[in-house]
Amino acid sequence: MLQNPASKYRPFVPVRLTDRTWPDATITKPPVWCSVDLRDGNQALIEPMDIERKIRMFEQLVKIGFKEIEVGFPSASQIEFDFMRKLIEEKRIPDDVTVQVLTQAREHLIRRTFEALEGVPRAIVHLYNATAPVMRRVVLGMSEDEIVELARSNAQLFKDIAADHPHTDWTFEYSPEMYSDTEVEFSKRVIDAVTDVWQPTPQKKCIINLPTTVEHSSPNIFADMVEWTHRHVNRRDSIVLSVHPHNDRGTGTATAEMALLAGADRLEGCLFGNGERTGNLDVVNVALNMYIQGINPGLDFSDIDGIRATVEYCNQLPVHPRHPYVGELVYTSFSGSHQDAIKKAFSARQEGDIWDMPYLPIDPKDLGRSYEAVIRVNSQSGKGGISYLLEAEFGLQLPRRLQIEFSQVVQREMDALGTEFTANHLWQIFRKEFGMDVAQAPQYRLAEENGEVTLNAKLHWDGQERVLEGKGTGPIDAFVQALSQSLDRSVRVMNYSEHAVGEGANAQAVAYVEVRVDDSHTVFGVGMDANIVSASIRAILSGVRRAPAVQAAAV
Ligand SMILES: CC(=O)SCCNC(=O)CCNC(=O)[C@H](O)C(C)(C)COP(=O)(O)OP(=O)(O)OC[C@H]1O[C@@H](n2cnc3c(N)ncnc32)[C@H](O)[C@@H]1OP(=O)(O)O
Ligand SMILES: CC(C)C(=O)C(=O)O
Repeated sequence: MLQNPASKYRPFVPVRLTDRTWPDATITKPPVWCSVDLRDGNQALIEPMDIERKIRMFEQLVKIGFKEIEVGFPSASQIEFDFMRKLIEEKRIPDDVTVQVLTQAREHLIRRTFEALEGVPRAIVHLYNATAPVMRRVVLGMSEDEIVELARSNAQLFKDIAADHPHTDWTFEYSPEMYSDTEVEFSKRVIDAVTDVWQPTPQKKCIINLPTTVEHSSPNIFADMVEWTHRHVNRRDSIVLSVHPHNDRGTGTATAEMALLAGADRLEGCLFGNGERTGNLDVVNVALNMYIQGINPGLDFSDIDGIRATVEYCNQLPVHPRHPYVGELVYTSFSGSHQDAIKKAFSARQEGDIWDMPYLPIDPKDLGRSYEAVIRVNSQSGKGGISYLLEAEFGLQLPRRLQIEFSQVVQREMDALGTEFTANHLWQIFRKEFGMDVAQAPQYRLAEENGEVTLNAKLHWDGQERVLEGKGTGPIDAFVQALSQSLDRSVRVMNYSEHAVGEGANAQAVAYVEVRVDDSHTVFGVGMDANIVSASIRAILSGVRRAPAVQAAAV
């Protein structure tokens, strides 16, 4: 890279707009959406879509709810032409959808475009020519006057050809290509020349589309340009002002949102931001940004994974795992403190509450994503995520101190393996750690007399069968007495809790006990059984068995 980039790159010259109003505006309603997946998106693919893929994409766009869809550039290739014909001849265009096609301002391409549209009930025909200084000078070799005349004469050609096809409801669209790099005064000159020809009215508007063909400036500068154009073009009340952002600086979404604040009525973009170079505006992103502000965007992304699958199939390009709203990982927290906050917020949340969830700007359920995927556990995770998964998947409500103790066990396994752990992994570790797979339910008998419980039990311990007897105020107390005597150790239960897991015939009790053996640290034991007393006895045995190892690890 250069030490002095200014020797090669120049800063963008901002518009002089001292009374801008857009910073105080807010977005209160959705724009007119236009998908350009089948045109700008398609022209940017390594392998452009075949007809079958184009149909799949078209049907997906209709299903999402787009009412304006740019379906191609019919003069560019036979496949583009044929696709347009297929939609028309097979009557595949729903009554509430208008197809749009693009053409350069060149006569033979325009004629071919209208030929492709023969018989269409409604269509937006989109004309463009470059207006930016570098394009005027280097590519087209035309003066400003010649560019204005190029736009004007081809706008006239549109009007003439359309007049010969009165059975179609035509809407005209014009784009000064590279508007983002064109002097605003010159863009106005060209736009006014075009609308002079088309003579749109408030009843029959034309579309003027302002592309950031390449993002040259920060979004606030583009917003100033849009507001300037919005305030200065002739016939504003007869124009649908559209923007077509690209994403070269990574600010396509901000550009679109600020353009809406600055007066734009319509947005062109692609699903998940496909398109030339760094892509077009990601319409899903903007629509869902509105949704989480409480605005219905009028586009339906309830099955966002299904939409992603279609888009990946048609474009033959993957969507990044961290892509906003749709990426595989965007509803997943690995960090322990994030997991802890999400777990607490889910527990505190009541049905019908306003969504107020730390680290989750949208309810994944609204997009057809599930809560199970919200939290995953790796070496960055803490007790929150681990206990969330055990509760969500296996119904365990671990006491807080047990959460801490068990997270240390998991952390040691993580450090050894270095991989992500699923809920099933955690469950296996949990069962092993607490000896839940060992068939250690003792056989026992209980008798009660004068408020005192006597427990007789048989137990396998360290390869021996032991016969136990103890008395106490209840079964747990009696078992602890019996065990203490048999092992010749002091066993005390410091804390006890239990709850049910599952329902009906499959219901199980799960007991958590915190025991102290002799003067060791307290240690947790867990037991599960259909019978509550058996679950408690299993839990005590689990804790006593774990005590030496836990004690050794603590030293
Ligand atoms: C920013 C955008 O995304 S705009 C949309 C771009 N989309 C596409 O390009 C779709 C795919 N494109 C194509 O299939 C082809 O480029 C076509 C069919 C449109 C044109 O093909 P060709 O006529 O072979 O031209 P090609 O693309 O190679 O070059 C462009 C030529 O058109 C000229 N040109 C471009 N726009 C205009 C215009 N409005 N008026 C006159 N000439 C123009 C260029 O100066 C260049 O001329 P040159 O060959 O004399 O130097
Ligand atoms: C033709 C226009 C709308 C375009 O695709 C662009 O400038 O990016």
